Amino acid sequence: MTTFAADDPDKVAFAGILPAAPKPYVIGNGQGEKSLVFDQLFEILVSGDETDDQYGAWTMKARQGDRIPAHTHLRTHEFFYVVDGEISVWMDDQAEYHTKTTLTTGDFAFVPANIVHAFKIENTTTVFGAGTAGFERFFHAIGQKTDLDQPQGVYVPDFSIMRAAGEKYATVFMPEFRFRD
Ligand SMILES: O=C(Oc1cc(O)cc(O)c1C(=O)O)c1ccc(O)c(O)c1
Repeated sequence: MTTFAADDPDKVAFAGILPAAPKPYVIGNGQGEKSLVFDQLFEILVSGDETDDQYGAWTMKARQGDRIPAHTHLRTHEFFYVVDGEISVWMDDQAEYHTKTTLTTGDFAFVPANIVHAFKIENTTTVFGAGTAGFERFFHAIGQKTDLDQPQGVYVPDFSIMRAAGEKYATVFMPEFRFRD
């Protein structure tokens, strides 16, 4: 992942929340960089700016919802750790590996780059996620900045925004993909 400039629009609205340098810090509950993405509340806790472009981390809170359609990240390795709740995850390497797993509290999934994946929130869920540095601000790129502490309402980005964010963050949406599971 590349470093994004300080005036990058995907982070400028959040300037001052995170230190933007590898200095120690703590963040109070709900005080990170928050965006509503569809019906999911993402909160960025650390970004590539704090980790010398090594990784980013976030939480996602969501209520039971529709399936997030199939997509793949060309450069990002990411994971899901279910802090609380229940989420189904589909993964397919388009060769041998294909699964659908319902993760509950304490379960973990690793989704390497180029694995087609999708998920569905089965019950109110909090996920701790992390991934290759830079990718975390994809959620700001497709979402709407918010002060909410719990997911509420729905923000649907324009398709043009999704497409531009997909190009910038090397993410390919595959709505026609049919999972084998
Ligand atoms: O897949 C994850 O997040 C997404 C949520 C969306 O509403 C649309 C998307 O395009 C994505 C995405 O492309 O990533 C995701 C991945 C890992 C993780 O720990 C999460 O909490 C969410």
